[in-house]
Amino acid sequence: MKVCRKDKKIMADQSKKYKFDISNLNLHYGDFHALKDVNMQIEANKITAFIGPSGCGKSTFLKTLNRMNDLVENCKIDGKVLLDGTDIYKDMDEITLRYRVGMVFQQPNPFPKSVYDNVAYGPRIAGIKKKSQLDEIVERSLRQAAIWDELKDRLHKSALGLSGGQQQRLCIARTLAVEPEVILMDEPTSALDPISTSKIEDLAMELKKDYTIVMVTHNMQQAVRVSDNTAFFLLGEVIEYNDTEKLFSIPSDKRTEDYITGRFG
Ligand SMILES: Nc1ncnc2c1ncn2[C@@H]1O[C@H](COP(=O)(O)OP(=O)(O)OP(=O)(O)O)[C@@H](O)[C@H]1O
Repeated sequence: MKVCRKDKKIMADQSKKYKFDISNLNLHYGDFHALKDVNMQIEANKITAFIGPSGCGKSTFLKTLNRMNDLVENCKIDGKVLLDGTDIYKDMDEITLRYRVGMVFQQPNPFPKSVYDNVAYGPRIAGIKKKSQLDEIVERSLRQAAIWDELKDRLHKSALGLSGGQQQRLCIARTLAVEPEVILMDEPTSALDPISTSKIEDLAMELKKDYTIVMVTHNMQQAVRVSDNTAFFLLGEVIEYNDTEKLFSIPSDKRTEDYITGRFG
């Protein structure tokens, strides 16, 4: 992957497989231009991190990948977001999109239901009723989210009684239950202690074998630890996008360097 400095367009490397191809993406909240001409390809089966100071558009951009911004009044989006070549704004219905692109939020947000019912929620909505099939999905999802051993004896207890770190892994299991292809994570560990954070990071690295992961993080060490590629956002623009190792060791833009060395932000 390399940055074409002339127009800041990120040029695709033909040897890589891309899950998302985003071009000329502009997003306005009313008169406010929140995303400015974003061009980016997101690699399949990798972890891509978005970093940058508060308010620079990271979450807004993440949410364009599963059309969460559609729910925001006065939000106008131009440009293209292709998922495996299909335009998600023109040629895909939102339900299909949300099954294919799941999301995990900053604050763990389990439903006030049992552990089992949280994980079975999506599959039930998708029409799966058979108990044996739901049992199998619940176990598989909790195992994938590395929390089966901790929860297998309390499947029918309230999810609200779990620790924050357990709730977040349960939310990941709930996302995995509908077998998405992409998992968007918006600062998934910012509300967690270091041990739970480390569990979620290990989990993300394990999951990328089967899923494409895109993660907003304020924690630069986290981006270095877990991500393969990193995009640095500033004031609604992607300033630099590269292999994580390269971006952090030899940033090509002075603004990236200033940010990662703590000179601003
Ligand atoms: N629903 C909205 N209506 C109007 N403006 C919004 C809305 N959501 C976000 N914004 C503005 O868009 C800009 C980008 O916000 P966004 O949440 O994407 O930034 P961020 O980089 O994720 O910030 P943080 O790291 O603090 O979460 C900010 O100036 C924010 O105030």
